[in-house]
Amino acid sequence: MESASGRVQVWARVRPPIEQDHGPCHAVDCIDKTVRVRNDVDTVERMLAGQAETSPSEPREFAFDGVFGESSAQRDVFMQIGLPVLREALRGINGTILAYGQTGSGKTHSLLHQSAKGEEAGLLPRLVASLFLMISQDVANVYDVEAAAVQVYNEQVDDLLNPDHQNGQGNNLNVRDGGIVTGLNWIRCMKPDEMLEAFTRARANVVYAETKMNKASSRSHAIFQLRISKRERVFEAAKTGQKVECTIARLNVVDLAGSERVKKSGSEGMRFQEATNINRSLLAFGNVVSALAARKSHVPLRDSKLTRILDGSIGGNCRTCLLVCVNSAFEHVGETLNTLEFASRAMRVEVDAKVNTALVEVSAKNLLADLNPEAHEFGKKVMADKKEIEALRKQSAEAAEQAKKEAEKREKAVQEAEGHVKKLQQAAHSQECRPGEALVLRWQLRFSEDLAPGAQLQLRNGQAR
Ligand SMILES: Nc1ncnc2c1ncn2[C@@H]1O[C@H](COP(=O)(O)OP(=O)(O)OP(=O)(O)O)[C@@H](O)[C@H]1O
Repeated sequence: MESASGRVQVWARVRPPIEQDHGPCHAVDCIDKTVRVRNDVDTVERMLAGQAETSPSEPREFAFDGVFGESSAQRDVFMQIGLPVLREALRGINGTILAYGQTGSGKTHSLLHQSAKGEEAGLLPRLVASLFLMISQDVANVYDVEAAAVQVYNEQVDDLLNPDHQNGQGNNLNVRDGGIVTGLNWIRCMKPDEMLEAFTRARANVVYAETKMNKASSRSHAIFQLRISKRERVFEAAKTGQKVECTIARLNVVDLAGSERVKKSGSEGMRFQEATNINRSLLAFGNVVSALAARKSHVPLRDSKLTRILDGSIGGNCRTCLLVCVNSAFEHVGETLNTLEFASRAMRVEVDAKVNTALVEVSAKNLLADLNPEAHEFGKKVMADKKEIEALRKQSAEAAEQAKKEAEKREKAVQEAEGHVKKLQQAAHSQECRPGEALVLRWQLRFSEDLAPGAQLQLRNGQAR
């Protein structure tokens, strides 16, 4: 069974300064795949607290699989993180992409941003568009794609795609082992627009609110899920009733709510309760990552709804990518260091993701769908192309063999001619050779030049001697 093994892959992204930022920025620098955090703020605080030390603290450095600086483009994030995970999902390997970081650090922007300007689109819309593009180019296989979306809000799991979500339907769902949410609506999508529309609808149901740290702060963890199954297209009616193998992958894009210090975010009342629940579930998530990184026998997955949903999606049989987002402002250095330390720990979580397969029966209905005229024409063309390529490959192998034989023949003739030339040369220059004979031999030698490349050179060398 094929697999993708290794460890959780981690990237860091530094958010550029925005209008709402106060105080000086650029406490964070990106050098190659390393994030360097200047920690002078600590020194200032120590000085103000009356401590004698005045020398600045050493900057801290963290190395990751990749780093996106302040001027990085949304496209780079997708190409490095989203695309490889998508490619693996099309092979049947589960994938999870999580964004983690302090409130206002750019998680939602990186993952979910939708914009009329294509270049500003976040990872999820790009992933959806690429998925359907890849599917449309693969005529030999049939795909089944479904979408679902949930949020964990105040320790409650809500179906964001329930048609009656606004009236409380599909709220407070149960989570079974393996992160399966019972009663969740899965929407079958045939086109990118259908899936984009579904995710836009889901996003509209996520709870956002303004805090001092972020004008539209996610007050819940949002999880967008895709189920992708793939099997070979059937071209012959004879296959009806047979079982064919299909691959099945689950792909999660997780926009975690940001950790926040309520003193800074100014959260009160409802917002305070949300912040407390966010911090508590992030702590549970951190504990799960630490236990997995330390390969502990007990992993506390049941400590929160978030970790229950992520059961099976962090390491193990799931290619897991973590994008940690940080704010470059000096005033947030403490949170930035916490985030980067967490990210370093996550890099120790092992991944051993397998290709997930199942057997499906080719029913008459499947066959009808597979044989729709357009697909059938494509299929026939693919088969014809395959045969033509095979014939061309055979022809070119035969031609190469023939050319090799010809070259060997020529090489042999040249060697014989050169041997002949050498003999004539030796005789022509021989001391015993009489003047008349030498003239004849030289004449023959010149005649042989046409046969053997190099003979002229040898002759000249001979004459010079
Ligand atoms: N790379 C970026 N380039 C430009 N603006 C950005 C970038 N990243 C984030 N922003 C802006 O910063 C603000 C906060 O970003 P965002 O809402 O994505 O943060 P967040 O981490 O999801 O916060 P929260 O946890 O509170 O939901 C938004 O106004 C967003 O447009």
